[in-house]
Amino acid sequence: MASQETTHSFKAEITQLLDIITNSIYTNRDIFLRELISNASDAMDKVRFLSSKGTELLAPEKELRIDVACDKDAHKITITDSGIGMNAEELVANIGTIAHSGSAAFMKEAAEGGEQADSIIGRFGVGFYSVFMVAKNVVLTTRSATPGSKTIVWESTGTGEYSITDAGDEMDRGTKIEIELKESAFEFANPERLQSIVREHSNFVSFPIYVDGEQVNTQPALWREPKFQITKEQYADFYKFLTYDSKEPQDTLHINVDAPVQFNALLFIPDSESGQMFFNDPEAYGLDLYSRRVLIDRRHRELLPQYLGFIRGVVDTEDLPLNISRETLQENLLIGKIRTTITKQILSRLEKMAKDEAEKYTTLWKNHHRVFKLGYSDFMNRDRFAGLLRFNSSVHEDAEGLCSLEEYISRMKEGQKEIYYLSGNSREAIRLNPHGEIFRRKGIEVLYLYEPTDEFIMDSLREFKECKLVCAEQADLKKLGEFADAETAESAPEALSDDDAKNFDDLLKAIKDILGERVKDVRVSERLNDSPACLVSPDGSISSQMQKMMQYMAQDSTPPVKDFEINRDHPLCRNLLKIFKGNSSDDFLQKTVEQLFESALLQEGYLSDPHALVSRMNEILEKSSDWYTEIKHL
Ligand SMILES: Nc1ncnc2c1ncn2[C@@H]1O[C@H](COP(=O)(O)OP(=O)(O)OP(=O)(O)O)[C@@H](O)[C@H]1O
Repeated sequence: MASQETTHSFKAEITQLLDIITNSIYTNRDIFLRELISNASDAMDKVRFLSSKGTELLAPEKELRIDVACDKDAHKITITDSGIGMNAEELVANIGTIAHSGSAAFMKEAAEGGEQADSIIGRFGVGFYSVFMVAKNVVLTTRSATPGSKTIVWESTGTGEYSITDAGDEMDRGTKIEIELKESAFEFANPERLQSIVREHSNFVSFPIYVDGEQVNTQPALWREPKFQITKEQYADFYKFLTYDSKEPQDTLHINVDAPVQFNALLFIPDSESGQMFFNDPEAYGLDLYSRRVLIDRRHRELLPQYLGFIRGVVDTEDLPLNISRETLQENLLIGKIRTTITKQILSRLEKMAKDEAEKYTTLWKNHHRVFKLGYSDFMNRDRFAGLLRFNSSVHEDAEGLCSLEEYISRMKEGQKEIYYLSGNSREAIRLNPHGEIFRRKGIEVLYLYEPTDEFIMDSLREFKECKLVCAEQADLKKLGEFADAETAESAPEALSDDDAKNFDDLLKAIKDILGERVKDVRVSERLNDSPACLVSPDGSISSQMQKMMQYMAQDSTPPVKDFEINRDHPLCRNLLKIFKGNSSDDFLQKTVEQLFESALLQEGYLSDPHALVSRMNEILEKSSDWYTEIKHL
């Protein structure tokens, strides 16, 4: 029986807070339910804790559950829990002050006025007071679990005052919150809507939540369960529930950490390719962040470095207040520590997999390498990142083969201190790159890089296990010259006489005159075997692939001025020498030099207009077919 109604005024700051809450337009009103359910869950946690200690409680057998009920016609929602409840003093102290974190933070930001209050509030949550985003009137009936307590009814419209009434033994234990909705919030008196809000924000609350008698949260917060109790199927089900992926995860990491921060994490490596999806939306990664089973933020990016963005999962920490704002989260030291720990644990898992289950790691690499390669910017874990990289190389039979930098080192020639690499669009393109010829001759392995990020990786790593990473184009030819040839030339070309060596130097000068400013220098090549000529970046400059990328970014397509190297032993160049000696300004000589130069440009990807090359080639073919028919007497 109700009796002794007393009226109280809210403290000034609460009146101010309520004023903002009741008079704002919101970006996300759903969170009022999250706040009330979290309070209910906390209240029941307290009951569970006290009864485990043997404390005598009111209605000890009462089931711990949260009930959300709605009355569409009356525009009402009721949330009931069987938790610890409150006595009159607690009620005044808890609901009448602004001690809790969310509201305090909210007031601070609202006072600073940097952002519109209405846009902040939807993201913040302001504890119990959030209810006034949707409520015209709230009746909170509560009875403390302490034996001998009485039921108390608190009522307010959220404007300045609230009343408290004793209600005797009306309920047996817990709290019931009856919300009369504002007209603008009538939509919430809808069971489907309420169910979906519960699923979104409170799905893993450890007590059953019923909406109009139907349990909504059926998935346990697996990350908080002891590992040994969880089966592989449970992990897989949870993963599918989390990601909507129909396949099972490739690997699962269940992490429980107490120091330096407390958190539980359940992480999964998807068994499907992450590349394109990720690159279409590079921001769409991160782990779901929970605080005591309540969702704080979905796909929270600060919890993972981008290169591990293919990992899916959840993190739950007790140390984070529920009402923390996104802005505060970004600067949160705790989140930074969790990220560091998670990164280390994931890298350890990948290292172990690479060592013990190489085939599985290869699959992982194929699925996620495009994302993982972004890790070249993780300076803290540079060596570990480098150790996990995989490359195709000249020792493999086809483009499918993969090896680590460590494996490359194990195959290095005695005295070799560099890891060589060459970039190109395909294995075929790299194999035809004249810069690789000397490596083939010397039997030195070259890593084949097919993706633009690979060059950035090499450039930022610079070395691995004290071996320098060197682009084959920029290799020190003197060093390479010290290694014996592995391939013996089928028929060694005859050495040039002293006279012809001098003539050849003159030919080089003539080539320089023909090409003019288009080349920096023309010289005899030490690196070529099969090709007659190639372009080389002047000493110390960047690799051609990197140069191309930089030009692409700057939208500049002018061919860079490089050195032009000529293979003195190539039959074509020997013929050029003969022609040169006969007539140094022979038209055929001119045409062939132009053709060689443009072919080299084409190979480097710099020839934007092939018309001249094609017509010159046709002319040369026409001439050579004339000679051919003559020689063959056709
Ligand atoms: N259902 C409930 N049962 C028992 N006590 C409650 C209930 N709801 C609220 N309270 C009490 O009221 C206090 C204030 O709640 P409010 O939601 O405003 O903030 P909070 O939950 O303490 O803080 P925060 O939201 O930052 O975690 C709670 O700490 C709790 O003591």
